[in-house]
Amino acid sequence: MELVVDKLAVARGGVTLLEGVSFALAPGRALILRGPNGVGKTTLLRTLAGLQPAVAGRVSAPPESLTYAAHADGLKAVLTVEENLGFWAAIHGVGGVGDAMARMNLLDLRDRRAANLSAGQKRRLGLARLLVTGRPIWVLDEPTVSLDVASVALFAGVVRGHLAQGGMALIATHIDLGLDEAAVLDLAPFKARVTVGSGGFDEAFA
Ligand SMILES: Nc1ncnc2c1ncn2[C@@H]1O[C@H](COP(=O)(O)OP(=O)(O)OP(=O)(O)O)[C@@H](O)[C@H]1O
Repeated sequence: MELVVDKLAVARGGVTLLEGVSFALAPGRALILRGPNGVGKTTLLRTLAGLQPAVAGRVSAPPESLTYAAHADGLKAVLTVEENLGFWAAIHGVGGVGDAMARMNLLDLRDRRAANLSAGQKRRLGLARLLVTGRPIWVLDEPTVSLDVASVALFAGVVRGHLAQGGMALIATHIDLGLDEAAVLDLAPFKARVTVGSGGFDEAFA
């Protein structure tokens, strides 16, 4: 299965931010999304993940083939690391909790409640969740926020492993993940022309 995005237009707060976004992502490939703050990276990823409707265009992949990881990691504060991953594994009907903890360096923290993890540890747990979804297309919004250098490298290795198994990844990031094999899509050329007075507060003062 390939992810094909065709002439997609996305909006936030009633303002169209991006228009005519088209790309194809084959199994085993990653695409890095770049563009200045506010251009619409998060909005595009949320639209692809089915969390909000598109203004126009088509997405070939069904929502259940994607998993989205963003700033709110969806962690259950009172559950331990292992219980959190067990919860998501049960929802998706897959196993692999031990493997996910090992790959994101969480084994020593398996019995700690999510509420008591540091910011970077929470992030590692949020990313370990990807491994227990069993979903082929990872849609990641700034996945490395709060991660130290070693954890960024660990995460890049996990993404590589996912790609090697025929998975796909779409990643909005301002930092270099070291995924040299990934293609890069600069969203600035897709920015919609916004007429001042149309309701776009940012654009009116740009
Ligand atoms: N709920 C909302 N209502 C109205 N406008 C919003 C809303 N959420 C975001 N926006 C605006 O939509 C635009 C695009 O936001 P988005 O988060 O998609 O940008 P981004 O490219 O991901 O930026 P960054 O690099 O800062 O994360 C911004 O101008 C933002 O202020």
